[in-house]
Amino acid sequence: MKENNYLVALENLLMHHGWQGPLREGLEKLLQATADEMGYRRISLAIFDPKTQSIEFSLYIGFTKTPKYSYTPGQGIIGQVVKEQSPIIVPLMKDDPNFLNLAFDRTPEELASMSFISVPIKRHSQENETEILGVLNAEMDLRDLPELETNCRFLQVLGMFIARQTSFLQEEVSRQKELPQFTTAEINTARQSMSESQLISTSKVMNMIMNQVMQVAPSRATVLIRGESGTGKELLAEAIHRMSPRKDKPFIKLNCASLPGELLESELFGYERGAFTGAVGQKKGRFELAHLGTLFLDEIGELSAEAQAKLLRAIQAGEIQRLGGEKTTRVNVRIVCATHQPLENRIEEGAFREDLYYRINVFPIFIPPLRERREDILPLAEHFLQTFSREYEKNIKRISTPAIDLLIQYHWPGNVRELRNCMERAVLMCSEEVIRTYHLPPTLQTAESTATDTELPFVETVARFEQELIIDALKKARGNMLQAARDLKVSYRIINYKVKKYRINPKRYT
Ligand SMILES: Nc1ncnc2c1ncn2[C@@H]1O[C@H](COP(=O)(O)OP(=O)(O)OP(=O)(O)O)[C@@H](O)[C@H]1O
Repeated sequence: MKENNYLVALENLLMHHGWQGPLREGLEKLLQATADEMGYRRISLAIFDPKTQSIEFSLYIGFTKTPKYSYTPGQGIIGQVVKEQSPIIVPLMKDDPNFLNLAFDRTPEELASMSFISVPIKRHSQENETEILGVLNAEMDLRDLPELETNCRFLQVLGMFIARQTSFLQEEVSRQKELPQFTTAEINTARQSMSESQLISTSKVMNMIMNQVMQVAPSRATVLIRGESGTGKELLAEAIHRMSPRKDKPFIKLNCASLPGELLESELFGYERGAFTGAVGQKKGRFELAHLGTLFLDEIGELSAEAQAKLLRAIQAGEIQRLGGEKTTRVNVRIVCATHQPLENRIEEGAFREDLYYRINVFPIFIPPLRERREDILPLAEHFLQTFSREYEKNIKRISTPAIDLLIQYHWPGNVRELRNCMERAVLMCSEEVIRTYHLPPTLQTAESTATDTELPFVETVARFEQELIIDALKKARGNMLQAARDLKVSYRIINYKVKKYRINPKRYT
């Protein structure tokens, strides 16, 4: 197709396919007509669901198989398109290691004879932020690069045209998964009932996660928590247990990466006397210990093949067998798993069973890294400041504004765990009433360690600025909210609302 002709093709399509009938049907017709007009073998539309962080195929034309897989941002070609928000051209499917071929299971012949183009479908908000709605993909017989580039531009324009309809489809996808929604007040009440370790969740995404936790906690559904190391997966697993009807029964954990094969199996399922050298007595496994309660399996991707087979049996049949034992024991256990690595890659490598994956991936929850939810940094830092000030009997009142800046700009590769350690160190080093920049580890103070995107997104920058203004006003007013409201020339109601929103404790400034 000549450089300009794609615009003509698009005009043709749009003239003949105005929006008639229901949304899905209309889109389907348009995509079918696009495939015909442009000579594509197949065309598909995958929707990004921000709530579950999954990318699911919603419409697919020309495929004989139904998709059996959903991707996550960053995974495979379409995952990268979502993450980077820019198109990708794959000149030959089989040559691109990122073309994972998980959803449609194409044959080797197909992979050796087709090109693939994937473009993001985005929406721009009034604040000029871009939001990713989904990806539009086309598969075609091999074409040369200039031709593929022209087609890519065509698909981008088509993507812009169908953005509105895609956003409706996104809502439809999200609504289908929707379970009851909880208000912030309900979440706060539930959170308070979780006594002991407090889970801080200020950012929008963490509140969405808390909502998911409340939805799934009362059921027996298996939960798979994903997220980088130190993001709070274990804390969330505990929260699920505490919010469930099993809260008074045991919460048993096992880190699957911590023990080698057989030892891990004996920990999980227990053993009978003489099961292996050194098994002098019998021992209950974690499964039995967790009976009627919750079993938290951390780093599930590290389970050996044998342990995976046994775990699958335990989940399917609800019974286990101790090592060296004949007898089966019935167990009633709710399983929560966690992983920091994409299990899909482990399946690809042949290191993780696909059937087990489907069993445990019933309700996935994704915790984003701390650098992607910077609104949580300050409340978490203040929370740890309070915890450690109490523990080490220090009278530290606040964190200085430049120190807050360093905390917020740092990229936190070790996530919340690293922030916790950093605040513990700061409290130990601090002999004044204020945590200052020199109490923070040197890693936070070097330019390279700060996020490359030091320019925070607009909404976050405003939120941070607002927090600082309010804290400064409260400090001046010695914690008197009415006075702070007067100084800032806003109503008491607004200050009250913002203080709650940012979890600021005015009493700390009295
Ligand atoms: N939202 C949060 N509120 C308060 N504390 C948190 C939060 N998230 C994490 N933490 C704290 O950070 C530390 C690390 O959390 P946790 O052990 O749950 O992470 P993880 O993702 O399970 O890590 P890993 O993958 O390495 O096992 C813990 O001390 C935990 O209490």
